[in-house]
Amino acid sequence: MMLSALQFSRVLARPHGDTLSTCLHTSSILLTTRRKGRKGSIKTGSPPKTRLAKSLKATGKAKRLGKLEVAPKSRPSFIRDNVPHEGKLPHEHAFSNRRREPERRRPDKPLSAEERHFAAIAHSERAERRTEATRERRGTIANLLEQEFDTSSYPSLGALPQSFSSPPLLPGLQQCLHELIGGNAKPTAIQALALKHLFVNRDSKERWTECLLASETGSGKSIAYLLPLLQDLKHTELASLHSSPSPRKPTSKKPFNPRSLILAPTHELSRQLAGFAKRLSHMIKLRIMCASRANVPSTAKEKGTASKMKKLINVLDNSDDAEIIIPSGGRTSRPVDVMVGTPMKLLELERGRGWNWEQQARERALLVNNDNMPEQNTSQEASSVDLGRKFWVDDPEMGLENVEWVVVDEADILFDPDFQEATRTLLADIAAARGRPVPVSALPAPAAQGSQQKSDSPQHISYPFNLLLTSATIPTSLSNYLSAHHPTLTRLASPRLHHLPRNLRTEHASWTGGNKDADIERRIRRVWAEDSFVHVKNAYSGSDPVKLSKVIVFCNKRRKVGELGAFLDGRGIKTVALTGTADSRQRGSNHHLDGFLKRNPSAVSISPASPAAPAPSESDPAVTPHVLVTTSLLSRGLDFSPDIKHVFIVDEPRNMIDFLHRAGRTGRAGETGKVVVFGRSKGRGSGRAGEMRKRVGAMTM
Ligand SMILES: Nc1ncnc2c1ncn2[C@@H]1O[C@H](COP(=O)(O)OP(=O)(O)OP(=O)(O)O)[C@@H](O)[C@H]1O
Repeated sequence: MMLSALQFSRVLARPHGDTLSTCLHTSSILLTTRRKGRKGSIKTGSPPKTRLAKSLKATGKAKRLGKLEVAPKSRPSFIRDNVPHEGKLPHEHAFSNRRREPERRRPDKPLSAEERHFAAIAHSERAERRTEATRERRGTIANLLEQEFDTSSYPSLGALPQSFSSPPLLPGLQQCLHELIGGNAKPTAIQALALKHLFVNRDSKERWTECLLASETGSGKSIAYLLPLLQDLKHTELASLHSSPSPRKPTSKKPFNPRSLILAPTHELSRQLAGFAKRLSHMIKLRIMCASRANVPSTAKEKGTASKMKKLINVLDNSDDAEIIIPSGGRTSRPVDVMVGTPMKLLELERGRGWNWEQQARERALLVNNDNMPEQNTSQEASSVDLGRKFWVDDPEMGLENVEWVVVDEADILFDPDFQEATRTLLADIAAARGRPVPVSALPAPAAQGSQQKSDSPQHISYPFNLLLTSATIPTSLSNYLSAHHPTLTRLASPRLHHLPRNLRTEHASWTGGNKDADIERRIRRVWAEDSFVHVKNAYSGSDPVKLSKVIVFCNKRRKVGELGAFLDGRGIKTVALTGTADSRQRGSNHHLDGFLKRNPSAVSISPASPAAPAPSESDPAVTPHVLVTTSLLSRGLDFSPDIKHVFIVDEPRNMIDFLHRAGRTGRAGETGKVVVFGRSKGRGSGRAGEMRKRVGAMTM
């Protein structure tokens, strides 16, 4: 069991670049796919973990199956007023090359909130009509994705809340929400579903909720799960205030006793989620902590002594929004409301840092042996390997008995057959700590292609806490796993699940046949030329520097990231090139992504009438990085700045799941965005590029 758990951490912190270590686990999963069948990677013949589920309905022989509700299609995606994205509604945005009348762009009299609301609805209806028209024109191509997830077959189960006031939120929570997304913001489809289903009925017989939240990228899933979570934590705290003098008193002697956990696949996402949760809860005074730190090894390196290692690790970083904890013994007990981290970091806190060193060392030895002498004797070699030095194991620092909520963000990754061991081990530890152990046996391999899981008596798992899973993509493997082990789980989905966000446009670019890096540079400069053109046309203010778009470039391999980064730097385009093992990640904060991740709205000066003018150096791409080159490491969950209007996919994505997450780093929260997919238009590889084009086309419907 532990082997896979260790694989998980190894993929995140693998030292050198073979292909498998290219990037985050997503890609390593997908690479496995490619090895098995290169040509089949984006075809329906791909394995269940890389194939999108056709249906979210629970299947199986369980007496009671969880309900599924899909929000109706007619809901407009995003309605808000001034924050967080400079106050622009979808209808106020346009791509640079579109001609518009200046009077209409910059009305003297700003629209009232109500007018904006109806304008957004009208916009959404127009978009819907356009989509229908395109669908008719494209005929069969559109059906490519409809075969995967057809929302039209799900009847609506009744009205959904139209505002964030039903059910009523705590005043402090409501105020923080307004600060973050604007006073007139309306719930998105997935948020409306969460408001309807997730506000715990304290009188209900069934105490614990299990729910899957599935909706397209950038559709506000974080708020969808944070609101019910934070509100319930506060209610519980207030209720216990009346019954006991010290409501937050921890029941164990361990330093940290969180009441809820949020699990995320990467250190960066953990940091961002913790910061976001902190901003959302600062008025209701809940304590949010982040337990994640990239690339800090759990065991001593070859040259390090135990004491040196401890010194290295006991660094407290308070530079970000949320408090960061790095394990260090002997602190006094502190109540924590929400603890965010990767499953491995949380396991380390709970079991003691270094708890799995022996297994890790064995696995490393196995890896070395596998590289040098494939196939024979590997297990023998591994078991006889001299583990060498003395490793230390810290005392456990986190008690789990208070945990009442667990959120698994990016659940398809964290429940992926390759990585679910760490997640499930942690969940089982919580259940055991709360006095209702659940078995953690090895699961059967995912069902064979095209079939549902065929186990006669799959083991139903019922955890003694609320469990929320979220993802923008539900692969068949996750769907099967949930049907087999969580048949009563409620499934909530937005009608655009497995599609690109509505405001995200796609474009296919052909390689010229020469230097690919030069092709990419040309394309980046073209984006900036368009920005300049729009700036001049709009004549916002003659002397203001042009606000150039930022671009994320996704590659498949770590080596390619380094090469392209160096090439662009050499051409005067300052670039951040980031892979899983970059030194900048090891420092623990998200500063290596400054300028790319979305900032706290309170730190952004917002004035819709006069867009903020960047300082000259900020707008100079030779001085301030405007391009981020990375692998799938950063494709999951991160909320990038609305300045990122372009995502370039320069290596063919391994499958549509990978594509959806990469593309979804732009076009978020109703913003416009464009994804440019590079490929061959003729010769070798052009056939696959053509198929990719069709699939991408279907995802825009
Ligand atoms: N109702 C709303 N109105 C306006 N903006 C919103 C609303 N809900 C969320 N947002 C904003 O949308 C952005 C995207 O939200 P979030 O990161 O939660 O998306 P997501 O669905 O989790 O995306 P991903 O699948 O990529 O993780 C955030 O900047 C958030 O502040």
